[in-house]
Amino acid sequence: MANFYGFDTFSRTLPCRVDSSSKQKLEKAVSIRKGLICAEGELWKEQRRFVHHCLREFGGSKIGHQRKKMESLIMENVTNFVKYVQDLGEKPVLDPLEPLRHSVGSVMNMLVFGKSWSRDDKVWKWLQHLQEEGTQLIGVAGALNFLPFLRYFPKYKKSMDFLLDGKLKTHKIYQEIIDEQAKYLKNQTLDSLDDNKNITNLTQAFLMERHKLEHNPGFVQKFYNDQQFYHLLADIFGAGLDTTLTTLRWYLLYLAKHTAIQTNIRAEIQAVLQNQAPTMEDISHLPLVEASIYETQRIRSVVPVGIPHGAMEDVFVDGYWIPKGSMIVPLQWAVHMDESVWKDPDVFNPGRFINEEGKVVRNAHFMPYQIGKRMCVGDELARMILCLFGITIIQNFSLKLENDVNLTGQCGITLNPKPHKLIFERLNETGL
Ligand code: HEM
Repeated sequence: MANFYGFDTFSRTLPCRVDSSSKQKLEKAVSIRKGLICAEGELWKEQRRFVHHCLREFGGSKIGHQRKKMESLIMENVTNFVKYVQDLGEKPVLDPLEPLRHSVGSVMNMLVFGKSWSRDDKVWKWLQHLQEEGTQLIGVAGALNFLPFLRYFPKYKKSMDFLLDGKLKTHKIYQEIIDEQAKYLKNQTLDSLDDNKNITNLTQAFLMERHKLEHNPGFVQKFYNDQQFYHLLADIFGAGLDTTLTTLRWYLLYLAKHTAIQTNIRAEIQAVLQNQAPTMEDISHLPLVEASIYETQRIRSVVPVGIPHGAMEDVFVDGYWIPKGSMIVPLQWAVHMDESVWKDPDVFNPGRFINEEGKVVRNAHFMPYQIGKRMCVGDELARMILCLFGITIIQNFSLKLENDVNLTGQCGITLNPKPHKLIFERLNETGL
């Protein structure tokens, strides 16, 4: 079963698409097979290479000399989060959703658009609203993949209209950002741009790639056109923000519920870092931190029904025949809660990811980013955000529940905690 997800004969099967029967309808669909998440074939290959290269250049991958730069960007934003909460008092009670979304979102904004907005900025508020509603609605609208006729029902029509209208408005905003970045690049000397040193975000990188490919207009038209640009920006921003934000919310919630585990994690951090800010080099010395993040990702799969794939040809897997054209839904929830693999799967137990020598161990049944060639391209960036945000918050606050919270969550394309409040009790320098 584990191999199932990694078969090369599977490719994306229009997860956000409504109906492929007519070109006109396809143009109106939410993703029109552009961007990266819903792209296929040559477009996917080229754009995956491009995004992978960008993430490495910007410090969001395991290798590369820019890792420190990305760490600083993340630390700057988690520090802002800490300051925001501290300014609310000694022991504020709040739902961390909004301030966390602003801080994690600012990391993604810098990476994708090369700019971040103030908390109250209208454009930023609107992009967040669209993101929040969109991820809930796209889960609802997902049923249209299976039953296209549903789009005539008012509930589904309303969802699709919201998503399509939101898409057009967002593209207008993106175009303004693209124009700003193009203007910035025009003012740079070619020397400073030649080695890509001054390219700091995806928008600039896409513009530069287009510029370098000027001699090959066919290639630009195919892989670097305006529609592809908009959809790629939306994919990286959307896929990067919602998943990491939701994982962090679950993490804080589980720690607030399991205060003894929280205390142990804080003790580990204090022993290794004293009061220093964390770096990614410290993570190998913080097994309980890493294991507790993994356990959160296991017990609350943020993409519980996975991202669907499709069989490009007839194939047998473990004796099951899967005909060409089938939609494959990789149920992460089932894999992560399988009793034959995970003892007491409903119990939050980071220790299951730590072996007898105290080292972190993962098994093949743990797959928050799925596996195979379409596996999440941002897994390392996500790990950096989760670790640096998680550690810094635990260093600064003791987390408690205001009231007991039901941990079942609510499901759109991601599984989110229900609205809840946490008590953020400020800690002094010794972590007490
Ligand atoms: C905890 C955080 C995250 C989780 C749990 C997560 C999970 C996933 C999953 C399950 C997939 C589907 C893989 C497949 O189809 O086989 C995926 C794909 C993807 N993720 Fe993530 N992701 C996270 C963070 C990020 C970040 C930070 C980025 C930003 C760079 C990102 C960008 C993408 C993209 C672009 C794809 C599509 C890849 C492709 O089709 O080639 N993700 N992610």
